[in-house]
Amino acid sequence: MRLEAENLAGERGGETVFAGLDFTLSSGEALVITGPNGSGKSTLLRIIAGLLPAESGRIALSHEGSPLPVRAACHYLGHQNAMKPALSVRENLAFWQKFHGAPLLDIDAALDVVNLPGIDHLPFGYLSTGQKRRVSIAKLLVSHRPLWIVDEPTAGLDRASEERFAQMMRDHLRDGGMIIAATHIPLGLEAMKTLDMSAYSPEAA
Ligand SMILES: Nc1ncnc2c1ncn2[C@@H]1O[C@H](COP(=O)(O)OP(=O)(O)OP(=O)(O)O)[C@@H](O)[C@H]1O
Repeated sequence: MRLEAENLAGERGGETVFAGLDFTLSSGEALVITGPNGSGKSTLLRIIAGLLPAESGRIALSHEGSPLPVRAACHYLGHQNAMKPALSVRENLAFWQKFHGAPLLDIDAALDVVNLPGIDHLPFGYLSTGQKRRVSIAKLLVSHRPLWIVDEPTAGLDRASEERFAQMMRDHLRDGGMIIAATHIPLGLEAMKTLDMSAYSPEAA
């Protein structure tokens, strides 16, 4: 599987945020996106995930030479957790598993990986900030999607949870997955590509 972005530009509110951006990513590789606040990291991730149109340029995902829609091949974990507060943890994860298809771990097993056993019956809204993030991370495990697009995935996590998530990412890459992560915090990945958004600001062009 291979993802290619070519001469990509992104805009928000009619203003170009970044331009002239290229990268390639293959199975087993991670791309870590850094850059100051407002440099367009979240905008870029949303464009790659198909949630925002690119201002210009091209993104293409292919598997053995055949094109694939990125939207159907990715998990997108944004700043917001995308869970309904009044539904239980189990109901939320069951919704996402059905929505994404390709079941991978069952809900109990996924909650064990993020070290939250026994909370499946609680309304999502009752959880602490870090617990909410860990349930959202468990979403990545209940359905198989080869590309994980994650925005500040470890915000609000304690050290042990950060390390568990790092291990999850290493396992996903070892199994041939791909990861694109925007972060200010080192993610504990050794071999990775990096992209600094400062180099693609319209002023830098
Ligand atoms: N809905 C919107 N309408 C107009 N401008 C927006 C909108 N969303 C974001 N922006 C602007 O787009 C620019 C890029 O924002 P973005 O959230 O992509 O940056 P970021 O690099 O992810 O920042 P941070 O590190 O703070 O998360 C910022 O100047 C921001 O104010």
